[in-house]
Formats: sequence, structure tokens, C-alpha cells
Amino acid sequence: MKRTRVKICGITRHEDAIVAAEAGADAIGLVFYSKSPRFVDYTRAALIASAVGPFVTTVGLFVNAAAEEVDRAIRAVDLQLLQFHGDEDDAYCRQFGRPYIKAIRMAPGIDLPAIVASFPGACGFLVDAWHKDKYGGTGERFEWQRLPKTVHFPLILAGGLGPENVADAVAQVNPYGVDVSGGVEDAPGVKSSQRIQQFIARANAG
Ligand SMILES: O=C(O)c1ccccc1NCC(=O)[C@H](O)[C@H](O)COP(=O)(O)O
Repeated sequence: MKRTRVKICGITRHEDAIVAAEAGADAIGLVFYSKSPRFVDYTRAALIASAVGPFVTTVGLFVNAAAEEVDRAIRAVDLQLLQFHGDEDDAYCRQFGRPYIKAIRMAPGIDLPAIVASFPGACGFLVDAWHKDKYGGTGERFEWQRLPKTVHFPLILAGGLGPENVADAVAQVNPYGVDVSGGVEDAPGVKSSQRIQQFIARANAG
């Protein structure tokens, strides 16, 4: 039976990373975007990354960052995967020599296949809610029916997911993976152990 991969994003505390890893998360996300309430500096990020062990992917998330910043984060934290949430293009995303996923915010009327085609170097796409002032972590969902029934790339569903709707989301979209941040928090950047455990259990409950 197919398993849905789970990424817990926006971890800011060592103890939350341990909970996520023990509950079965496939990946954790570290936000290197200073305007986010979930921003972590390199020192904290390295500490968090050290908590999860080698079989949990550490993902670094960036929004229109200077290339030197991304390089510094990769060196400081040994990021295994990069996630770009801003207006970066494929050439920019590829230059770091690490696999990357591109976040696509589902703005009204966007041409998803055309965007996907313009990132031939991406190893997957995270589809997220669109918000006029935010690049991600909105806690809002979009209409999942807007996604094509079949896709030929690893699709990671994000945006307003939580323990209450993740099983439905998986049943309707059949994604490669799901990504959650606000839906497993008590406050921005402060994860709830119980909600992380419920989320991961329900992502594969169907
Ligand atoms: O989490 C943030 O604060 C954030 C800020 C800017 C860009 C991206 C951000 N998060 C990216 C993620 O991968 C989130 O998990 C994703 O957007 C879903 O968030 P949520 O709707 O809160 O589950």
C-alpha cells in the first residue's frame, strides 16, 4: 500500500523535532526567512537538525534569499533538501548542488503545468495556499479540486492542513506527501506534540 510522506514544517524547538521524528515524520522544515514567526538562525537550526537522526530529511526553506545565505545555511546545518517559496527561478534553485522542491502558491488562475515545466531541476513541488501578503505558513487551504487528477511529479500538498482534515486531503488528492505547519501548533513556532502525533497517524489512516 502506498504511504503518504509527511513533512512537519516550521520547527523552532529541539524538542518538537524529537517528537516529530519519533512520531514518524519523513522530513522537518527549517525556515530561514527572517520575516517568518518560525525563523531560525543557523545555530538553532543546526541543533534542531541534530535531533532527528539520519533517516529524517532536514529541509531548509528560503524566500528570495541571497545565494550566499543559502550557501551559509547549507554549510552550517548540512541541509539535505532545499525548498524555495519565493520568486526564484530554476537556474537560481539549481546552483546549490542540492536537491530542491519548489513551492507553488495557488494564486487565482495560475497555470500549474506551465509553472512545473519551468522548473526542470525540481525533484518535487509543494502546492500551497496563495495569500496576497504571505509567502507561506498561512494556515489557509485552497480548493483541492483545482489540482489535476494525475501528475507526473512528486506533489506535496500544503496549506491549512491539520489532524482534522489530513485524511480527507490524502483521500481526495492522493499526494506524494503532505506538509503542515500552523495546523500542528499551539502558537506560531510552538508545535503541539499531540497534534503532530495525530497528524502523522491520520495522514496514513485511510
Ligand atoms: O511557515 C512560515 O512561516 C513560512 C513563511 C514564509 C514562507 C513559507 C513558510 N512556510 C512554508 C511551509 O512549508 C508551510 O508548512 C506551508 O506553507 C503550510 O503552512 P500551513 O498552512 O501553516 O500549514
